[in-house]
Amino acid sequence: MGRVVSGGIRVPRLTCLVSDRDDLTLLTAMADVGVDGFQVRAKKLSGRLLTALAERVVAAVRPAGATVVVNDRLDVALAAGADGVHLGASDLAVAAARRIAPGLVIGSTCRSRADVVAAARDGADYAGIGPVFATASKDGLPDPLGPDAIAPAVGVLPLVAIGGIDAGRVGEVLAAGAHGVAVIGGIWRHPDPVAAAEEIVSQIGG
Ligand SMILES: Cc1ncc(COP(=O)(O)OP(=O)(O)O)c(N)n1
Ligand SMILES: Cc1nc(C(=O)O)sc1CCOP(=O)(O)O
Ligand SMILES: [Mg+2]
Repeated sequence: MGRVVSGGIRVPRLTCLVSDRDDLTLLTAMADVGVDGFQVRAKKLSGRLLTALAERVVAAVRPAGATVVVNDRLDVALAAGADGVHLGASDLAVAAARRIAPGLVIGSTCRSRADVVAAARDGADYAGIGPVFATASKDGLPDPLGPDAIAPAVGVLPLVAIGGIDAGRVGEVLAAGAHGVAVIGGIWRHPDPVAAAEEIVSQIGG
């Protein structure tokens, strides 16, 4: 799909979620092997520290052309000069974010086709759909949707599948119609995070 959403920025095929606990020195290498999206997700940081983290991520990966979005916080995304924001059910509403930031990439967490339709109506650029598989990275999520939940949601917005995805599972979610994937554990809990990211990139292909 590769839809151009704003200023020539495309919805990434592989988004690596990054927290303040991760080794930021690896980010440039990940971007260089083809990770084309990074999401700054650090739930416990103050706005000030989250902005500093996002600025570091932008500096590390923008030279390679990767997109950076900030989880939860539109204000921080704007302050850090990031490309976009990812909004969930307890964050600023997509429509409000779109009014404030017409040119930003906006992602919206979705759990069904109806959610994706609503996100598109409100101005989102992509839908994060999940959890596709069980995940050890976040508590309190609904039961896994399974890869079969992707196909019915296709055709409204680019779908970024999230939840329990690693190199071995990329193929089936893309075959089901996902545009891309977003990953924590499949990269950061691998003994060699850059190699893991490169393997996912190779599974995504051109
Ligand atoms: C690509 C993508 N999809 C979904 C999520 C989940 O976002 P959210 O519902 O806001 O939950 P938290 O990540 O804030 O815990 C995401 N971050 N990225
Ligand atoms: C942060 C997050 N949100 C999800 C959702 O479905 O909304 S799944 C998830 C965790 C993704 O981490 P991993 O790649 O380690 O499973
Ligand atoms: Mg969020």
